[in-house]
Formats: sequence, C-alpha cells, structure tokens
Amino acid sequence: MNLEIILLLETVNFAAEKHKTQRRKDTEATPYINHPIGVARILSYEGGITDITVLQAALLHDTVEDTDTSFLELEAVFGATVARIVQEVTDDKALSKQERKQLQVEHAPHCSHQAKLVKLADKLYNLRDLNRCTPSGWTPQRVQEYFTWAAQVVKGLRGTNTALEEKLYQLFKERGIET
Ligand SMILES: Nc1nc2c(ncn2[C@@H]2O[C@H](COP(=O)(O)OP(=O)(O)O)[C@@H](OP(=O)(O)OP(=O)(O)O)[C@H]2O)c(=O)[nH]1
Ligand SMILES: [Mn+2]
Repeated sequence: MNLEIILLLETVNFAAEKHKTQRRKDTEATPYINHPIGVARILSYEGGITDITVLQAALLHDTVEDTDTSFLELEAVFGATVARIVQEVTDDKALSKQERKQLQVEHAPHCSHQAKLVKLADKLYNLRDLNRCTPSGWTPQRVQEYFTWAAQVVKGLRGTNTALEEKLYQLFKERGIET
C-alpha cells in the first residue's frame, strides 16, 4: 500500500486520540476531531494540496494548543517539518486573547508557505462553521467580529492558494467586510 496513506491514517488516529474528550462549541457539541479532519479535507479536496506534511500538519494543527501534546512529541512521531508547521499555527495560550488575536494578524505574512495554507483552511472551516451554526453563548456581534478579525489575518496570507482565498473573500463580501 502507498506509504503516504499509512502515514495519513497514523496521523488522523493520533489526532483523534488526542482530541477524544473534546467537543466543538456548537449546540450539537460536534466531536472536535471533525474540525482538523475538515481542515485537511479543505486543503486536499478544495485547495488541491498533495504535500503530505501540510495535510498532516492540518490534522494535528490544534493538538498542542488544545491538548497535552508537545512539539517535541510531534517531532519524535511525525518529524521536524510537521512539528514546525504546527508550531507556526499555534497560539501562545500564556498570552491574553487580545494579544493572541493581534499576533496572528502580525505574524501571518511571515509564516512559511505550508503554514499559510493551514491557516487559510483553518479560517475557511471556522467561518463556514459560524455560518452553519452559532457557538453557544456567541452574540451576532461576536460572530461578526470573528469575521472581521479573520479578514485581517487572511489579508496577510494573500498569494498562497487562489481557490481557498476566493472562497474566503466571498464569505467576507457576504458579511459586508471590505478586503
Ligand atoms: N466557528 C466555530 N469555532 C469553534 C467551534 N468550536 C470550537 N471552535 C474554535 O474556537 C476558536 C474560535 O473562537 P475564539 O473565541 O475566537 O477563540 P478562542 O478559542 O481562543 O477563545 C477556533 O479555534 P482555532 O481553530 O484555533 O482558530 P483561531 O480562530 O483561534 O485561529 C475554533 O476552531 C464552533 O462550533 N464553531
Ligand atoms: Mn483550528
């Protein structure tokens, strides 16, 4: 069998184990793992991405931020490139939420091409999810603020993947956000 298929299944299994107790914030409490799988699928099916390290990083992108996983563990199991991409898309939870959001806007243009791809797909998934259903406790204003902030981040990712960017800009347009 193709070694890349085996590697991808190892990766999705690792992510599923790590996120196994977590749920999304939607009213149906969707299993959290739906999100990293969906981000990897956006890259593959909609973005045309075949770079296995990018697809692996997408599957693992929230493991360090949201579970007990460390970068050293990712490096030992999946190698330095995958661990580095995940590191680039991981927020420092020691900082305030406001600082984290600001740093995403500032850092986006300086990320590697691979990390920019994961960031585009992460934002596209989350914005579609917000259109699908409002997370528990979120006001319409908070939803709109997330779109406005995401547009700032996505602006810094310009020139990374035409298909994904076009879909993102369409969502911003529908919200009346100038880009
Ligand atoms: N739209 C949506 N988002 C949900 C849901 N459940 C969990 N999330 C996660 O919440 C994050 C966005 O919510 P915020 O309030 O902005 O961020 P916070 O997690 O730092 O509090 C995203 O994290 P992230 O993937 O790390 O991305 P980022 O926005 O922090 O870059 C997203 O994956 C849901 O049902 N709908
Ligand atoms: Mn995410």
